[in-house]
Amino acid sequence: MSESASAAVQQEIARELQVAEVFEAEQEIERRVAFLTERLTSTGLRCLVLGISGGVDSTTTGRLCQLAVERARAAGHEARFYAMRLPYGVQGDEHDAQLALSFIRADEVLTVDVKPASDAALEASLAGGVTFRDAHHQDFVHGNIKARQRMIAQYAVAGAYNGLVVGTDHAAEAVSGFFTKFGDGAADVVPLTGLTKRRVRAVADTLGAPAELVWKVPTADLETLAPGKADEDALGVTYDDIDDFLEGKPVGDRVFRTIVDRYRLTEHKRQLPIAP
Ligand SMILES: Nc1ncnc2c1ncn2[C@@H]1O[C@H](COP(=O)(O)OP(=O)(O)OC[C@H]2O[C@@H]([n+]3cccc(C(=O)O)c3)[C@H](O)[C@@H]2O)[C@@H](O)[C@H]1O
Ligand SMILES: Nc1ncnc2c1ncn2[C@@H]1O[C@H](COP(=O)(O)OP(=O)(O)OP(=O)(O)O)[C@@H](O)[C@H]1O
Ligand SMILES: [Mg+2]
Repeated sequence: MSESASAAVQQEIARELQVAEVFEAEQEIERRVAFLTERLTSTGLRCLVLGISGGVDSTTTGRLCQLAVERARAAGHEARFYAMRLPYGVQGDEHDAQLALSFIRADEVLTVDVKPASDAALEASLAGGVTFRDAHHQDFVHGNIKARQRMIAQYAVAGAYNGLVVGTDHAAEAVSGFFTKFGDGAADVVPLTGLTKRRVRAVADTLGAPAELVWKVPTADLETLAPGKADEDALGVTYDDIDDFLEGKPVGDRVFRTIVDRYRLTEHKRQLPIAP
């Protein structure tokens, strides 16, 4: 493919995923806090709900949520932020999750261990006759069950207190489809939409997040057989590659093909269920 043809593909995908040509962290913070406040007040709902993992995406989103509910309260609305710890048993990087919570200063912190429900769902499937190719395949599917149990726990809180579930999806995850469909991909509002990973880090840094969280190696941390596995090892490209692609910078042929192939294969994850 010619250089101009690949640049056109990059531009089209970036436009589709709402990646802005210019970025200024302060402005993005203001726009996204205002968005969350407006959604909360215009819907008449009373809280925002978000899982806090200890990763940079939920650290950033969590702080935006807390700023948004404080703004809504200052305007006379009833509004609270429920930050949720959703470990699978004991989390290896629990200290990072606690550091994130200290930074976010959420109104409320609720903890739900997703291990019993996730394990029970897997066991019931096995008892019902479901089989997997091997232990790794089973562990991978179990990982997606964990992500969906987190979704269920967050919607239980939204249901209990009349809230909106907040998602952390951004352009670098959206382009690669690197999320669990109807798991962490399920949410009512997605304030980081359009940001590349480096822009999420810039927003986190501008908000004053601790450097160890701003620069933390991203992990979905879903597989019991590969704890803390880096996203980049699973993706086969780096977040810098993905960000360059989305920001219209030149990328090598292998990177270009890997990202475009992933984007096309995961189109179904960015759409409503397909109807006839
Ligand atoms: N063409 C198509 N049209 C409509 N639907 C289609 C489809 N192809 C598959 N599907 C459906 O989609 C399902 C596969 O999607 P899904 O269940 O999501 O599973 P899948 O995409 O295979 O796995 C999720 C990936 O996202 C990663 N992840 C998950 C959660 C968080 C994070 C993170 O970064 O924190 C990363 C995870 O490590 C894994 O690599 C299929 O089982 C099928 O039901
Ligand atoms: N252990 C957990 N506790 C609470 N929430 C979680 C947990 N794991 C995942 N989540 C939720 O799922 C979302 C998706 O996970 P993801 O790994 O993409 O984000 P992150 O951990 O915040 O940042 P990073 O991608 O850099 O690791 C998180 O932002 C968070 O809202
Ligand atoms: Mg993570």
